[in-house]
Amino acid sequence: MVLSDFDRTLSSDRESFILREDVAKIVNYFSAKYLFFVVTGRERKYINILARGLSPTGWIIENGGIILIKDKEIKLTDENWYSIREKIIKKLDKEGIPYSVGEVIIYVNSAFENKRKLEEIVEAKVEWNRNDAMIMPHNVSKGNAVLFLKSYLGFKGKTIGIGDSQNDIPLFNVVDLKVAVANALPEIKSMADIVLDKEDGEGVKDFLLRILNGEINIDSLPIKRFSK
Ligand SMILES: O=C(O)COP(=O)(O)O
Repeated sequence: MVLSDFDRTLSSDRESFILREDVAKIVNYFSAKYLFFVVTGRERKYINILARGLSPTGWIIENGGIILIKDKEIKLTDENWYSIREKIIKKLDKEGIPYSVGEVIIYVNSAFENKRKLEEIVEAKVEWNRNDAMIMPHNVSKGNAVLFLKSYLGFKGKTIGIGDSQNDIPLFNVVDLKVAVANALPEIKSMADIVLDKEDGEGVKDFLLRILNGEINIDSLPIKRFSK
């Protein structure tokens, strides 16, 4: 099973995060043979805007808050969260920190200057993606969503996680093989088993082709580290 991040992993900031057609085509081809999930901090509304034509096996969105698979949707939070979320929103309003609210999590973009204030929030967890912050229930993460998904599907095979940034660390913590794109943050590269030669979608495309060509055997992981 391959679990890939979206922003700066499948798509590029240089292309306003709009997924390229050639990348979508390889992912779709790959997803017809193997399980492939996009694991992203993004909200559902961006799927059609940024990833038009992409048909992975499923999506883990809102940084692990929601799983979308076929026509099923699973929210990985409980009802208590929504009253906690209201309290946090009131605090953000009081501090004058701009935010937007997803179906589950709260997004605070370009939040670095408010890092200290955000870290004072104890009722929830704050995760970063470069300079953007996401506020979510303590038990929500990309990693927990992957663990849930594996048991939901009864999946016993190997898992490969591909990512670039801080919110991919919980994903890396639960997969059998950690893969970083060439443009990943240094801390992500140093955690990775494999660092790809190319950036974002180009790197992922090459990597998926290596699996499809039989160069990497997805069933016999761990494989040797072949670049770093
Ligand atoms: O932060 C976001 O909204 C998206 O981020 P990700 O796809 O890199 O997880």
